[in-house]
Amino acid sequence: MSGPLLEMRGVTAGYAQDIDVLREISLRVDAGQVTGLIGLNGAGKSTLVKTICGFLAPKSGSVTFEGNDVSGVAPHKLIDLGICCIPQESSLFPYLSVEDNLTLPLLGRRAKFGSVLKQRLDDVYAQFPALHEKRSQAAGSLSGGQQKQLEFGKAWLQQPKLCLVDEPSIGLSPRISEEVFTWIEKFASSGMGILLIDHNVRRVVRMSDRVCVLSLGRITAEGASSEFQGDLHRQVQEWLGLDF
Ligand SMILES: Nc1ncnc2c1ncn2[C@@H]1O[C@H](COP(=O)(O)OP(=O)(O)OP(=O)(O)O)[C@@H](O)[C@H]1O
Repeated sequence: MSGPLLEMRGVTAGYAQDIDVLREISLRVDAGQVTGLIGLNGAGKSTLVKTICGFLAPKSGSVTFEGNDVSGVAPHKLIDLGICCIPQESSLFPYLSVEDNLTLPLLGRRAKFGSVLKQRLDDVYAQFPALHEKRSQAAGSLSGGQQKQLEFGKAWLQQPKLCLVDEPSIGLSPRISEEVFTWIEKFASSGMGILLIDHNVRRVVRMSDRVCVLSLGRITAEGASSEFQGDLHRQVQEWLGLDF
């Protein structure tokens, strides 16, 4: 595919009719690449993810996926098209087993996935052996790091074309956080496009192909990650219009 995998053009969106949280947002994610999105708390990063995932419809502008306009398309239809989200909050069912959590998103899609389910499950277990070991245990009994593995395993099972990853390292130890970033790199090297949001600005810049800075609902800086080297602290102050 020559064009971007995902493209937002001039998207304005918000929760109330007369308050815009996102204003004229334009960004792109390419297949096999990571676009990093950085910004302060409340800048609108999660709102942007919700807009791509179909939970919020743009008031103006467009979201296109593989060249097709998907603005306002329902979340379950976007999953069928190959858009997957690993949200900031847990998306697990704590009283269901690890394996049930993994397979749940595919069960209603047996026609599409029935023949590959077993093979995909084996693949997830090969990558995350701890999940295999604990496959019959309740998801809620896993450690924070293992629950994050389960979130990523669930996404991998769906083999999406685009994966939106919102604050994956929040609440995790530095060692587990590093592991999480290696999974994201693996996802991207398999050909998946990634939109990555994380508070670890330096890490996001280092592993992204493109970086966008979101400030008060607007993109205030955007470019190849090579343009975001050097004194990040000073640059971030400028992008965000802050003195800290
Ligand atoms: N469900 C909602 N209803 C109304 N306003 C909301 C809702 N969710 C978020 N907001 C508001 O939208 C703005 C952007 O919030 P959002 O969660 O997108 O920011 P964020 O950049 O992801 O912040 P954080 O890093 O803290 O998660 C904030 O002013 C927030 O209060």
